Amino acid sequence: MAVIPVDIAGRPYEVHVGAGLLPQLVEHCRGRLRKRAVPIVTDANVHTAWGEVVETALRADGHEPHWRILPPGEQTKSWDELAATVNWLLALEVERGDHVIALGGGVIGDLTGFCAAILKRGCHFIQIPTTLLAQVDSSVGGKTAINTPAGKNLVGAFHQPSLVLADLAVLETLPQRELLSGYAEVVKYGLLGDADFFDWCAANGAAMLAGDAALREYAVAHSVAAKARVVAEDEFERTGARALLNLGHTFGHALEAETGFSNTLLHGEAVALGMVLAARYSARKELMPPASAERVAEHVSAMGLPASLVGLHLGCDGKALATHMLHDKKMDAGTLPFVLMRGIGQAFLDRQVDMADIAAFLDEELSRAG
Ligand SMILES: NC(=O)c1ccc[n+]([C@@H]2O[C@H](COP(=O)([O-])OP(=O)(O)OC[C@H]3O[C@@H](n4cnc5c(N)ncnc54)[C@H](O)[C@@H]3O)[C@@H](O)[C@H]2O)c1
Ligand SMILES: O=C(O)C(=O)C[C@@H](O)[C@H](O)[C@H](O)COP(=O)(O)O
Ligand SMILES: [Zn+2]
Repeated sequence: MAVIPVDIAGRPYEVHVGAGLLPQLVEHCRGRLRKRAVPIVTDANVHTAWGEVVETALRADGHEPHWRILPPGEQTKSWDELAATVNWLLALEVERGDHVIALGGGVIGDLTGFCAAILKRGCHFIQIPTTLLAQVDSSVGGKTAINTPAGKNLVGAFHQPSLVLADLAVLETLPQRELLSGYAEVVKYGLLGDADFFDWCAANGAAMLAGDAALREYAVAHSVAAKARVVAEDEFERTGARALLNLGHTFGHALEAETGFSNTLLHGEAVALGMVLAARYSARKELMPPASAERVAEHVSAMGLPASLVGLHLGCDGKALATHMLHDKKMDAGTLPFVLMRGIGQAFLDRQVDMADIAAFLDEELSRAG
């Protein structure tokens, strides 16, 4: 098992990465579960696949699990589910010193983390991520949120978990499409600051996704360590360091909003396409060599992730997509900083991007052949 520290001033925590952690869940929690009752928020798919393992582990140690089982999918990151889950926690008389467990993917982690952030002005929570995406990204770093009709993650809080347990065994039941979606956020760490890791992805990504245990452990632990370094440097996204984790997301979130946060485009799929668009836009502005941008597109496409806007049949123009971006949280006094690239592993924040130019670029991409 790998233990990765997240060194946030005053509130450090650990990410445990390994296969078969769930049966030893209470041991990993080391006294954090201080009452008999343990609140667990999850979704129906995860509960079906892993609920019994968690239930058995908790009961073996004298705990009584209280389950809140939510509908799977992005729509669950909503005001309605937030209010209902907070009311459920209040009815359970959860106190500030108690821990709520989030057992699931990024949707459950983001919603439960936000509930924990606002319950009695903040209680503890433990992330048990069950998707590749949640293990490499969303369970670490403390961004929590819900979506609103105006856009993605527009209401939320920074609230760090006190422990993250990434059990690689749970990935056995994850559908292939979801696994691939999570892979996009793995590749992101290579593209934003680690060209060697991008090369590793190009060489090992397929075998990792096919199930190689050692490669999976390396991919998750390396990604978590990369994220932990960024979050320790810029927890609240103030200096620009953390904004680089948004590579591909300005385009990606606009695509998610345009497709109604539906199953048409999963978050990781939108990010994969968003990273290709960021690379191509960087090449168009002569910031990045065109061959490097095409290498990004080729890898994304070779892995089976979307690399072109054409196949999405969006029925909107570039301006409509650019309009979604104006709700982005990076928006600053009327300008939207974009994460662009000078090369693979060399992302930077460009504060001079012209939105009309982005719309024109997107129009070209919407009609691009192949
Ligand atoms: N907070 C952050 O820093 C951060 C980072 C990245 C993404 N996100 C957010 O995460 C969300 C996406 O998360 P996700 O990709 O994990 O999606 P998800 O939570 O919707 O889970 C994907 C699907 O897989 C199912 N599932 C989960 N684990 C399973 C398992 N082990 N076996 C079988 N089925 C399983 C779920 O029921 C769901 O249907 C988005 O809302 C995104 O905005 C947040
Ligand atoms: O942790 C971060 O910081 C990230 O940007 C990680 C992203 O993968 C994640 O999707 C995040 O929720 C996007 O951030 P947002 O602030 O644009 O909502
Ligand atoms: Zn993301």
